[in-house]
Amino acid sequence: MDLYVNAEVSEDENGVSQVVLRSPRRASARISLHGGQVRSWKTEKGEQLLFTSSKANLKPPAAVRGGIPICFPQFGEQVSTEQHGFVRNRMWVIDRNPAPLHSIDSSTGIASIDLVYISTDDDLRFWPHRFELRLRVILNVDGSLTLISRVRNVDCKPFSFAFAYHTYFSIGDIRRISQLKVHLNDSEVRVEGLETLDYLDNMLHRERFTEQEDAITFESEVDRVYVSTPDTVGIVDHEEKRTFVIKKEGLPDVVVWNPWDKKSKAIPDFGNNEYEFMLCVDAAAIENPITLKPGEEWTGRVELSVTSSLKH
Ligand SMILES: O=P(O)(O)OC[C@H]1O[C@@H](O)[C@H](O)[C@@H](O)[C@@H]1O
Repeated sequence: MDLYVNAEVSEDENGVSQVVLRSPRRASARISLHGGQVRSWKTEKGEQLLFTSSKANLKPPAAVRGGIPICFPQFGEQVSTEQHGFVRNRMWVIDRNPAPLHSIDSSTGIASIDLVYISTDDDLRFWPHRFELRLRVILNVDGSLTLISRVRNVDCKPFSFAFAYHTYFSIGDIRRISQLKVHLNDSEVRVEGLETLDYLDNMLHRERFTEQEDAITFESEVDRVYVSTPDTVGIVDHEEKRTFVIKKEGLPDVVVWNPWDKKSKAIPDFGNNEYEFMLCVDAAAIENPITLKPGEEWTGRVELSVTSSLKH
């Protein structure tokens, strides 16, 4: 399809359109119109960087367990009846006339696609506001992935919302203990950049705490919203010898989630031991909802990249 440079549109096994982006060096990303969800992101060597559960239900309308579901207009279950909002369960369309962020550029070799979800009358039952939600996914020449979301208020009254890129990173083995033994029980997977910050603990009705550790490591269930975070956060994975770098704009919060063993068993579309190989770290806006007046637009951007690191 020549409308999209370095992008191919096809159908998945359930007849849902999907877009595959390829960089000149053969990194790739696959985006489904079901939920506007990035389903896969691979390096030029074909390594998968995002986790998808082997038990994921790929049939619409259920949200798929893995990749990068978009949480909007809520995170959690405060407003509508659908946890994390309803757009992750809806069918999006390709936006053929995207507003000029700057369009697909064949000369630089980047590949991109624009999707849009326009709220329907039926959606007013879940959230009584009319909106347009646009998503641009860019696969850059170096294989990094940029996601730019724009929410426009097309209603006649203001509304407020939360937003998250619910990103399931693929991880080597979260249970493995570091041989470095800087601290007792130091796991090989660490999240850096959130030290000394406040977080809301989802396991304790969003009670507020202050992070005391030098870096976040894992030895049990974690479900937290770190607030007012820096624009760059890292996930160091010694087992896989790689570091994910998350750079964000317009998204002050970061969710860190791993269900660990007990909770995993209670999630139907998730394998009992799959928690060992995933970690959700979401660029998000949750603590202070974003308010838009009629006609206003908000933009939230995240860039995901991966670098190799030496094994200790
Ligand atoms: O099962 P869902 O709706 O995709 O949610 C999974 C998890 O998503 C996380 O981001 C939340 O912090 C958790 O509380 C939640 O359990």
